[in-house]
Amino acid sequence: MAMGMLNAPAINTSKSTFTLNFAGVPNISNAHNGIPIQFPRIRRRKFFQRCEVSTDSRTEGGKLKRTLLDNASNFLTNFLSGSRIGSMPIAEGAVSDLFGKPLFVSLYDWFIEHGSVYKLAFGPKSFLVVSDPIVARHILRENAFAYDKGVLADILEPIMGKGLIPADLDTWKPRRKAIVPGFHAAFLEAMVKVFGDCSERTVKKLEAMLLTTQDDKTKHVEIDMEAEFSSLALDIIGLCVFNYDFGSVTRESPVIKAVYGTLFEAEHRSTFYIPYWKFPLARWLVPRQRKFHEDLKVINDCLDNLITTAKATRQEDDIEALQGRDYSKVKDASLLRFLVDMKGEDVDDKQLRDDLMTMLIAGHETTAAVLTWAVFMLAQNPDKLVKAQTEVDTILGQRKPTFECVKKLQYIRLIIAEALRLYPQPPLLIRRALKPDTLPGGYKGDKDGYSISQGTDIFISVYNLHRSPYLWDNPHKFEPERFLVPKDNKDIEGWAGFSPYRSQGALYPNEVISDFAFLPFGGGPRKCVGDQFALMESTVGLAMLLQKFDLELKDSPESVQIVTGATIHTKNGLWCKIKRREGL
Ligand code: HEM
Repeated sequence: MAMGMLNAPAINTSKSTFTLNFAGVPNISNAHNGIPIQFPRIRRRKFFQRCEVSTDSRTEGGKLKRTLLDNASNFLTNFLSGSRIGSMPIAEGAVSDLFGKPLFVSLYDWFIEHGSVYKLAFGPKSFLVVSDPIVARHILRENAFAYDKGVLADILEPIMGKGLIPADLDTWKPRRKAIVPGFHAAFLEAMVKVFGDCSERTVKKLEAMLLTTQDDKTKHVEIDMEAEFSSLALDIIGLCVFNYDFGSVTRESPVIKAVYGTLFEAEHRSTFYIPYWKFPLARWLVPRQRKFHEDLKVINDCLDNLITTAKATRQEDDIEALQGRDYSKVKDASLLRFLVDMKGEDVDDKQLRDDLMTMLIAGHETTAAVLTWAVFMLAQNPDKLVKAQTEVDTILGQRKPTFECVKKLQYIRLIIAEALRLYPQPPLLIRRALKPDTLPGGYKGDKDGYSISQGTDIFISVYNLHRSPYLWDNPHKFEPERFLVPKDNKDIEGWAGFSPYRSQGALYPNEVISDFAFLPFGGGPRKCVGDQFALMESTVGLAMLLQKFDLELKDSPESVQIVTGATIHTKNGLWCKIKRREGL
């Protein structure tokens, strides 16, 4: 995924328009090649889901084509799994497929072929793939403490330490208890103002670019929209979580570069099969590992400074008093302030730093991706765009959104939800069984369920759940209105169906409303702590963009391919124009 922006030279002569490039990546194979860019130009991709497979000519005369490597891999799988697989369907992945399209797309094909619980075997590696709401509910909520983050924790621990996402259960419990109250209503209300101020910076930047094309009609600018949203989300997370202004919408800095460098490395590690960075001297001998440790040091130093300053000005209070502060007046309303001031929470600096680092990473790319996908879908659906703009005009006019406005911007929130349904970030939730368990069989699965052993690695495919033909009508269609009507499937035993009436007043169609068919923020005790925050932030960002700009499809949607996460490109890398709305 590109972190890019204005690739200046012009091809488009249309008046006062930009071409939005949602990738900056002309094709898959050169995703890591340098394209000239101006801001913190570090290429990065989603670290959660980066395992790639390709579709390239897997079939020959309708039969699966396997290479020698595939056969060897499958032999190894059968040999190693022995009789333990029982009645569970097995999808034998072709190792030769490990490059190309994202893994979660292949997992979908195998879901349709093998059912909602199957075992994916790649040579000595095997994963259980779950695409069923009842089984997901069992793992995430009903028996949640029988699982930890497994592979994901291995990858993220060097970066996030014992932060909430990779944390083992003993570390996680007290930290979760301390952090959740920090996202209280008064905090969120104050943060809506920050979302508005930061989004305004992005809008002004786009307007300034537009002006340059007005003066010189031959001039054309390309914008990598995901990079813009990424800068916006980084600025927001910095200010809201630790009262630090990265200012990344308008400038670059060593800290910003280090953040992207770290994300890039996390992604690299999630796709590299041999954990060479664990070798004793790798840290000093391998240049990219040296750079990674330098980047980590830059961020850690920055966070340590912020923690030291916050602790030096500590004003201890109990939770109720902290939540009762007048957040519209306090100088520092950040989550760090809350965590430091919390009575009885004498948390050590290292743990605080891990918590902040986790939120910095967890709450940044995810938001940028959903905003990018939302704009991408709106450009392809002009009728929905008009509907969204009408809502924005009615509720906001030319004002910035308030907390109350966000509640009223129902259609914008549904657009965000629908973008998260079609393109969930992350598309897979990863778990490892801490003890033996028996999973429900799932739709069309074994009635007696499936016994799994300790150490079993599991992918809960959020992508499959969100696009399951058994759970949704027209699952691949962009239809924000779907969330307003109930949906049931009596064939799925134990699934309560989707009902918007189940949790009235919720900001988005959560896992209760959907009974675990819609899990953009996960579910159960390890559900995202920032779900409300993220939803409000995305709503404000999208509403303020639509307040000022129109989007126009430039290329046919058929030519758009998914590379990963929010990285999209057309054949020529360009697909949509943005222009200032008439009459503004
Ligand atoms: C659109 C934006 C976001 C999406 C789609 C998202 C998604 C998720 C998901 C799916 C999980 C559960 C992971 C699992 O069960 O393995 C999660 C966990 C988490 N998220 Fe988010 N997130 C977003 C924004 C944020 C923000 C803004 C923050 C913080 C300010 C945040 C902080 C966290 C933390 C700390 C966890 C770990 C919770 C725990 O294990 O107790 N996220 N997120």
